[in-house]
Amino acid sequence: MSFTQDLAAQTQGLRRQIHEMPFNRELAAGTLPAEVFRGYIIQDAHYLEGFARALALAAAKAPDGQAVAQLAGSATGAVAVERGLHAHYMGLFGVSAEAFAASEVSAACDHYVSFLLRSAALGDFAEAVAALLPCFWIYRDIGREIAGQSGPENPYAAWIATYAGEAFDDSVARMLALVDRIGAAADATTQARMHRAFHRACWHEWRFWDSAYHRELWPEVGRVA
Ligand SMILES: Cc1ncc(C[n+]2csc(CCO)c2C)c(N)n1
Repeated sequence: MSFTQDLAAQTQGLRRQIHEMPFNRELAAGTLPAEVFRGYIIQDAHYLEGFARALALAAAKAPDGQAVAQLAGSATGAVAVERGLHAHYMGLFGVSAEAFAASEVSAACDHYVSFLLRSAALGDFAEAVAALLPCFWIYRDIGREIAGQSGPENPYAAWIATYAGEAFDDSVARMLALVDRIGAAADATTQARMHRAFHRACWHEWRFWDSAYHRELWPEVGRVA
């Protein structure tokens, strides 16, 4: 079993739950309320900038030039591809540049981005790539599953096509190969840290969608009696 197959096996239940979330079921059916997707896209635009920074930090720690180029390329790709997609949906849902600039980062987004930046800045390269992998892998699996269930009239077809597409698939395959290479060469303690970081990142993917579905920003603190 490869290292990434082992990561997958250890997180099977959590990842299955992500596929069954109402956000993803309704996205597949095209019935996800526009207001929910609008809020998600705003948070995702905040997320992707942090994600690209974490990739760039990890790139600086890579063991060889090929891995530096791969991660730095993904950082560029994250900003470019995702900005295109976000621009499309922000236009469609009427999110102006001013509205986006004024929007608040949600607690879930802030937590996920902080986790990635911490893993990349304070962890070693192995931990950083393990934390960054679910972002690629889970989106590919969700994209593939949903693409098989939804038609061209689905208002979220452009989002689905991006993550079910070949270009994205290539970047995921390269990331899986990198984590397999690093994981296979790591000692047992490092492998355990990689497992923990991977599991946590899967949890953050779940949380990001859950929070978007419930349109949470920062849950209110109850009034003290
Ligand atoms: C919360 C959240 N997680 C993952 C992605 C997917 N994603 C964002 S950037 C990137 C790398 C290359 O484009 C990928 C796969 C997302 N959009 N939002």
